[in-house]
Amino acid sequence: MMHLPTIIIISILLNSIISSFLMSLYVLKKQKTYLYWCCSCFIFVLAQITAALRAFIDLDFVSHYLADLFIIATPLAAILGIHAYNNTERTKFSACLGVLLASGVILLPIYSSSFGQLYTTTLIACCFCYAAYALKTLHLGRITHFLVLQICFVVHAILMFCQAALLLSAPTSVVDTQQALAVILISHIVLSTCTALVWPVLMFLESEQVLTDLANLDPLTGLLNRRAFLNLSATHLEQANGCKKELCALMIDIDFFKKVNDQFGHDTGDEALKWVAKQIQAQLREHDIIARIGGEEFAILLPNTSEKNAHALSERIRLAIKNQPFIYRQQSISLSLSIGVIKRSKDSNINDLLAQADKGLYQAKHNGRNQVVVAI
Ligand SMILES: Nc1nc2c(ncn2[C@@H]2O[C@H](COP(=O)(O)OP(=O)(O)OP(=O)(O)O)[C@@H](O)[C@H]2O)c(=O)[nH]1
Repeated sequence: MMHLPTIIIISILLNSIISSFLMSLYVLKKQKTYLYWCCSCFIFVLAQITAALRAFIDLDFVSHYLADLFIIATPLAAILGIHAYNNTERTKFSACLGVLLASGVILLPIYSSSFGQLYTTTLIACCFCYAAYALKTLHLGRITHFLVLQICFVVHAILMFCQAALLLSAPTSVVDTQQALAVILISHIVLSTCTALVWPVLMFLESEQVLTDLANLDPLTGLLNRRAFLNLSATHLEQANGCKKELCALMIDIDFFKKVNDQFGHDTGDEALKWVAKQIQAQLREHDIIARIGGEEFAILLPNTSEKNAHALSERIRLAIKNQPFIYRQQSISLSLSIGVIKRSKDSNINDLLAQADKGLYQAKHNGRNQVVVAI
C-alpha cells in the first residue's frame, strides 16, 4: 500500500511546480487558459495543505470547510481554463462563482459531518463530467489530443461517484470502507496531478499543430498551400525519378471565376472555391497530393499514375464539376474547369513539371475552356 503522506507531499511539490510553469507560460503567451489552469493547480495545493492539517490541528473550519471549498474550486478553475481556450470563459465565470458561493453556504452547517464530504465528492464528480463535456464542445481539429484529457476527467468522475456511493452505503468506521476511501483519495491526488500535467502538454502540441497548419494549409479550403505542395511534390518527384516510376501532375483552373464573384459576391465565390476543392478531393486517392496554389487554381500530383489514367481522372474531375451545379443560398451556379496534364519526363524538377502542366492548362483555356489538355 502506498504511503499517503508521501503521495501528498509529492503531489504538493509537483502541483506547485506545474502551477509555476503554467504561470510562466501565461506570462509568455498571454493565453488565459494557462492562468486558469495555474490557479487550478495552486488551489489544489492549498486544498491538500489545509486537508492535511487534520492530522495536526483540531480546527475543522480550516481542515474541513476551507479544504472542501478549495477541492471544489479546483475543477471549477479547470473548467474556466477549458472555456478560456476559445475565449468563452466569461460566460461561465458567474456560474462557476455561483457554484462555489452556494457550496460555501451549503457546507457551513454540514462540513464536519460525513454529509459535507458526500456533498463535496458528488459535486466534484459532476464538475469532472461537465469538464469532459466542455472539452467536446471546443470543436478541436485534433480530437485525439484531447481524448486523453477527456478520459482523465471521466475516470476521475467515476472515481468520485464511487467514493460518494461508498460514503452513502457504509459507515466510514468500517475498516474495508476506510481502506477503499484511502485508495480513492490516493487515486484522486494522482489523477489531479496527471490532469494538471496533461493540459499544458496538449496545449503545446495543439499550438505547434496550429502553427504547422498556418504554414502549410490554405485557410479557405484546408488544402495544402503552394509552399507545402512544392516541398512535398519535390520529394515524390525525386523518388519517382530515382525509381523511374510513372508520375503525373495536373493544373486546374476554374473558368470565368471573376464572373461568379462579380455576379454573386465574394462570399459566394469563397463558398464555390470550397465546394470545388471538395469535389476534386472526392475523386482522388489517399496518396494523391492536392493544393490550392493560387486564387482559383489547384495543382495535383499523382504518384504511380500513367498519362492515360491521369487523363481519365482529369475528365472525371471536369465532369464532376460540370454535371452538377453549385447550390448556395438557393442560387444555382454552373461552373466548369480547364485542366492541363503532364507526365514526368526524365529527371524533371517540380517547377518544370508544373510549368509544363500550366502550358496544357493555357491550351485548354485557349481552346474554349471546360476541357482537359495533355501537354507534350
Ligand atoms: N471569392 C474569391 N475569389 C477569388 C479568390 N482568389 C482569387 N479570386 C478571384 O478569382 C478571379 C480570377 O479571375 P481571372 O484571373 O480574371 O480569371 P477567370 O475569371 O477565372 O477567367 P479564366 O481563368 O480566364 O477562365 C478574380 O476575380 C479573383 O478576385 C478567393 O480566395 N476568393
